Amino acid sequence: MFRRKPAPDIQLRARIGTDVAARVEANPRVVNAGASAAQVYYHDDFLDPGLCRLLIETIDANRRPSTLLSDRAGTGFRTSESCDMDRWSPTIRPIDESIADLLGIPPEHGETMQGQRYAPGQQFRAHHDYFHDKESYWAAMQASGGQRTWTAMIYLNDVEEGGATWFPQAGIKVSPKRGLLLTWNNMKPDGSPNELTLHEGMPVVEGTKYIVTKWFRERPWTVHSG
Ligand SMILES: O=C(O)CCC(=O)C(=O)O
Ligand SMILES: [Fe+2]
Repeated sequence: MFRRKPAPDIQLRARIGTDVAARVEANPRVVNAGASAAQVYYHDDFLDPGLCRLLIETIDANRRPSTLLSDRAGTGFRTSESCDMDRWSPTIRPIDESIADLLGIPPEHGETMQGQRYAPGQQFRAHHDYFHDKESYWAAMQASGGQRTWTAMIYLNDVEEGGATWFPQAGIKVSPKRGLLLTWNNMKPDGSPNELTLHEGMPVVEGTKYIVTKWFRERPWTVHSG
C-alpha cells in the first residue's frame, strides 16, 4: 500500500522548527515559556538600553499607520503605527544579525525588521503570523520566500499599564519589558501551521509601547515590487 509522503515544504518547516528549538534550548540565556501548545521562548536583556533607545528614536522619526496583509480584517484591528527598519544601516544590521544568530536562521530569511509604536488604546487584535494559504496574498508570499516560520519580537521599553502580548490558546501573557526578546514557532513540530499560536498585542492603557518584530520565512526572503 502507498503511504503519501509529506510535501517537501512541510518537511522543511518541520526541520526549521526542530533546528531552532534545539539551538535556543541549548542557550543558557533562553527560557522556555512553558506552553505545551506551542514552542515559545524568551531571552531577558537581549538588547541593551542604549540600542533600545536608538530604535525608539528611529520608530518615532519614521512611523506611519500600520497595515495588514489580510483583506478580511476590519478597521480597529491593528491601530498601531509602524515603520520598516533599514537592514543595511550600521545600527540595524548587527541587531538583525544577532537575532538571526540566536535562532540559527540565515539572516536572509528574515523580512525587514519592523518597528511598532502603540499609544494608549492602540492594539493589534488576535491573529496568526503565518500566512493563510486561502488568502489572496498567498501566491505573492509563496514567491517571496514562502511561509513564515519563527517570529522574534523585542520590547524596547517598559509600559506603565497594558500592552501585553497574549496567546489566549497557548495560555501565555507577556508584559512589555525593556530589552526582552520573545520568540515562537508559528508552525507545529510536524511543520503544519499551529493555530494555537493565535496572539494579540493588547491595548496599551497607560504609556507608549515600542517593539521591533522580525518574521522569518522558510526560504530566503525577496522583495517583489508592483
Ligand atoms: O504588539 C504585540 O505585542 C504583538 C505584535 C505582533 O503580534 C506582531 O507584530 O505580529
Ligand atoms: Fe503577530
